[in-house]
Amino acid sequence: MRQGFPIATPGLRVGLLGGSFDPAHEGHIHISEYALSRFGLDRVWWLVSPGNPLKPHGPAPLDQRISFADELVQDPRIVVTGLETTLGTRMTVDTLRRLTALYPGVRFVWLMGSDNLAQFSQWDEWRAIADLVPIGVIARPGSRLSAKFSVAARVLARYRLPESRASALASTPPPAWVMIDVPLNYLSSSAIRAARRAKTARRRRKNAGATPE
Ligand SMILES: Nc1ncnc2c1ncn2[C@@H]1O[C@H](COP(=O)(O)OP(=O)(O)OP(=O)(O)O)[C@@H](O)[C@H]1O
Ligand SMILES: O=C(O)c1ccc[n+]([C@@H]2O[C@H](COP(=O)([O-])O)[C@@H](O)[C@H]2O)c1
Repeated sequence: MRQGFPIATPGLRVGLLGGSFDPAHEGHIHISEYALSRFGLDRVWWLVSPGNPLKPHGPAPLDQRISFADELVQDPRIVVTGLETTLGTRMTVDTLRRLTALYPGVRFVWLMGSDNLAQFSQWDEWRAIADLVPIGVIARPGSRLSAKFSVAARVLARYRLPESRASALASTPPPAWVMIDVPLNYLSSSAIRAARRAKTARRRRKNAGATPE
């Protein structure tokens, strides 16, 4: 299991991308690269989570997800971590409380795809999350409209920055958020898992149908 804390000096602008990463894919890289450039970040830390509190089924073992993510990531600005396991936190609000206390002066930004904004109002203490760090939302296929008209987007409407000010997000005191349009990436972990299951089922059917000599 990955222990320890990445180094970050005061003033560094660090995006936090929480997720199950079950498995990590190019979509995660894609949004991290856009977050780095559009939000003017120095680093993006992937928080490979012990498990989404809203999802009923647990993901693959953490070590396995971290190793796979490590192999995928080539950009040295993207850092794969198991920080929530190290900290013993599960809810995002607790993770952010701990990280902002542990790294005074570091400018954290919470990152998420627009599908997560659509259900953000169901997260534990979501208003407190918005009070703790600025939030950068990145367009994801199929969820831009539901994100736009979500409870969170309406309640936090007055704190929304125009997309043209995305590069100011990390230095804007929270609550502050921005939604950016980027070239859409259609990958998802659930589609990758479904494709793997289908492949295994095909292989099993093929083996069962093979007649022994
Ligand atoms: N293709 C993508 N475009 C935009 N955002 C994405 C994309 N893939 C993942 N994300 C975002 O990355 C974060 C972590 O995602 P996660 O690890 O849950 O992967 P996922 O592909 O969404 O998994 P699943 O399909 O199991 O829900 C979330 O904020 C999610 O919205
Ligand atoms: O704190 C919560 O209540 C909460 C509810 C749902 C999701 N999250 C976080 O959102 C991130 C994305 O989750 P997931 O499972 O969609 O990859 C991950 O860091 C989760 O811990 C957090």
